[in-house]
Amino acid sequence: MITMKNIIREGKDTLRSEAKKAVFPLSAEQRQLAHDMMEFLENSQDPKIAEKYHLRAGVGLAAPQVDVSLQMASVLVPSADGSAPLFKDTIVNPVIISHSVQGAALSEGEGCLSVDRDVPGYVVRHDRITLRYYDVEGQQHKIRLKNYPAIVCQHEIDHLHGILFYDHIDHDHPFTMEDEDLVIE
Ligand SMILES: O=CN(O)CCNC(=O)c1cccc(Cl)c1Cl
Ligand code: NI
Repeated sequence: MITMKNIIREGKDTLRSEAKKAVFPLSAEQRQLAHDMMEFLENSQDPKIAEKYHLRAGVGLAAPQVDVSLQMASVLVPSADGSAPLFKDTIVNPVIISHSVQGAALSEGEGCLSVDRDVPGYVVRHDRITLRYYDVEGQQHKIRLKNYPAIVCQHEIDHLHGILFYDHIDHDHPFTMEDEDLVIE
């Protein structure tokens, strides 16, 4: 299983590199990694398991965060009321093919398992995206996401291009954003 010791932190090169595009069919170890990444997210969102294994909660995990330069990220965005997740899949070779002009940022800002510090500020992203990706079986998907799931997928896709969330924060005006941009609670 993946635990915090497997997650690389700022300063490791893989985190600031362009990840390699996946080639299908994925190898057995790449499919195993996809499983392990999703399992990490489930574990990290279970208070008992998270406490037992000292896991920081996450709603996404990108392969570069476990030092694998591959365009693959698992996303598990739970719903507020504990029903079906808002989004759950492992996205391979993801591309945002269109997006809203309107921006959005989480009111709480963002955090990252690869960043061992709080970096306050609005991370302004696209509020709505059309995302094309492949699942681990190689099936192509084209989906529209908005608000929280859209924000999380953009955070993960950034990891595949060596971008960290605080790269988007204007440190002179960390809580300033355009009037038409949305703040997501
Ligand atoms: O890349 C993934 N992580 O670093 C996992 C830890 N961060 C989060 O779960 C997280 C927290 C807040 C906002 C966003 Cl967008 C995300 Cl993604
Ligand atoms: Ni992250």
